[in-house]
Amino acid sequence: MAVPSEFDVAGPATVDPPLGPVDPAEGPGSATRTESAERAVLRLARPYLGRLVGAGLLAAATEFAGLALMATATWLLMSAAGRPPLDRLTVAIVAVRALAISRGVFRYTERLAGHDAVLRMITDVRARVFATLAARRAAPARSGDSLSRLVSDVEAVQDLLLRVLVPASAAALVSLLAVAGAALISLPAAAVLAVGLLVAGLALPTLATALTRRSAAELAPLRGALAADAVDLTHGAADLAAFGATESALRAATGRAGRLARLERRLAAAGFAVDAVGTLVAGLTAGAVVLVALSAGVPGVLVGVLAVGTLSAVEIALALVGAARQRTQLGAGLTRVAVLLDETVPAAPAGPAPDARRAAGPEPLPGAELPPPAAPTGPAVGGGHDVHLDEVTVRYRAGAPPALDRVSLDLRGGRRIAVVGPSGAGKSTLAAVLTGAVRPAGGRATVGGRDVTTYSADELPRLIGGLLAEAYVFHATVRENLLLGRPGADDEELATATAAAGLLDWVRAQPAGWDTVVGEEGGQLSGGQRQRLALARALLAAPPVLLLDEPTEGLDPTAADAVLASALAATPAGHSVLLISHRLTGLAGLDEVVVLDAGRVAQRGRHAELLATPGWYRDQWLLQEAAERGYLALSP
Ligand SMILES: Nc1ncnc2c1ncn2[C@@H]1O[C@H](COP(=O)(O)OP(=O)(O)OP(=O)(O)O)[C@@H](O)[C@H]1O
Repeated sequence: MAVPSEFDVAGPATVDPPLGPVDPAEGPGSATRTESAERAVLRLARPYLGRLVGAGLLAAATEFAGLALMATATWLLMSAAGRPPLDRLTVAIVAVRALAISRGVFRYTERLAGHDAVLRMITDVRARVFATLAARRAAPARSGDSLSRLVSDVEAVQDLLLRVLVPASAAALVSLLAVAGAALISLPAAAVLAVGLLVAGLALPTLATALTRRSAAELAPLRGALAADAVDLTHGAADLAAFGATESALRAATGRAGRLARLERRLAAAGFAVDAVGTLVAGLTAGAVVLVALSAGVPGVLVGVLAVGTLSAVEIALALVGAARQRTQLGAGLTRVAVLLDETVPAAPAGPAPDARRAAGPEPLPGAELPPPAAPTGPAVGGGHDVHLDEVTVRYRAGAPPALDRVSLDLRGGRRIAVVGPSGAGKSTLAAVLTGAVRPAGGRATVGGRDVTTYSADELPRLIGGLLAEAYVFHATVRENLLLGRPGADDEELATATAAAGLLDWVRAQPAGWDTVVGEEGGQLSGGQRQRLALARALLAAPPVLLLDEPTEGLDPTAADAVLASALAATPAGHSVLLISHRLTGLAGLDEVVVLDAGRVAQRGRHAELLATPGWYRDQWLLQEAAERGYLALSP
């Protein structure tokens, strides 16, 4: 959602808000990009080409049966007016019935064949797209908007085949057959029909594309922005009210809604205009065909057949206008899918993630079942897991001060190290380097002797992970949230991890126990319970190198001490722990405490040594002690 300052910029009449970064699929050059995206998508359709061609031929047969039905029925009616002997009409009567029935049968089989081919293909596309996304460890956070767009983007592939290519090729084929049929009656009339079909099937679709391309490109981001507004206005209602920004937020959203409505009206008006021109073209072509046929001396009944056949044929060709419109709207989605399909997933991110902390955590799929973890994690991982940072430097933006500045760390198997420091010191960045979410600009980070960047997306989480900053709690049951950590865990293992995180009593007190649903984003839990649940999940996963980023955040001092102690005790012997913390209590038993300040190591040593040395650690410890003593004195 836009920040409050943005809400204040304008009222509904003048609002023209920025919509975030321009989608690469939109804007200048989008036509070329759409074409190459279509080619990329069609390459995937190759294995299903036979089925798709079959569906196209059946679609053409359907349209042709309709056209032949109209022409034959016209011939029958006009001939019957002359009261000929019935046997002269028998063939036509049977043909009308046969065409009417076969049209339905063709349509049905065409839908079956087309959907069968496309649904098979779309399964491949989905699998490839999701595999690419799952492997993108350093991808920017996927918002609800981009996820829902992703789903509709994959559907764009389906629409390209079923709503554009199949009907368009059927319309083109039937147009050719119609001209050939008319030529059997009168060559000049067939020529006029060909011109009418070219206007309806080529000129009008081009016009429709030109009229709608710009608006269609603006539509998708606007709809996305409105969807994001809806989520933010509901989820962020309390914060907006607290900052007095409700009015301005509503104004901004209303402005966007108005802009979307104007765009849709403009698109609809352009669509109606093109449709009206299409009807006019059909009428004019039929009129011209009649005049030319009459002047060529074609008999009256056949002139009628030509007139009705022309109206039907032009109507079929006008389907190309609809196909062109669809194609315009699908362009952006197809381009995004093609980018994902073409992407060669790098073994490691190419640079710091735009938001490393979010990238490190799983994203919610609203309303969906919990996704399986990238790889089963668990305690039984062989091989070395010593972690070394050697003069690691991370810079999020060129020219900005480094978030980590030549930081070295030695976390050998079984050691427990705490990284502490003021806000913004670089603690979470250090964790992000180890999870591969951020690639160092200098120095080297190794796990088990191998550079972190050489691990595949599957391998690294088996070695290193745990509770990362802003851990996400899914709209699912307590059990399902925990099983993300270790999919095969039994109730006893769940209970051990949950007890270590201090949540077991709460779970047992719930009527539904492990099957208690925690609500969207864990909304039915308190902040502390959410944190304990996320910690229990990390303890259950128990990777050989356990990262705990602020495991006791949101807990009161007494609970924080107890949870930290039990979490450390629950970590299997031989596993290493990297604890990131603001609180300095409970660190006495750790092998080393590293104090970061502005990305640099300011102090390092054991808790007792640091307490004995003047510096940030001692000052901060004294401050926290005093504050917590005051808190405890005040608490009942
Ligand atoms: N995705 C990002 N893009 C740009 N800068 C970032 C990003 N993430 C962190 N930074 C910057 O890097 C520096 C270190 O941030 P980091 O989150 O690692 O600090 P931290 O010690 O974990 O802070 P806190 O205790 O408040 O979580 C900060 O100056 C921060 O503004």
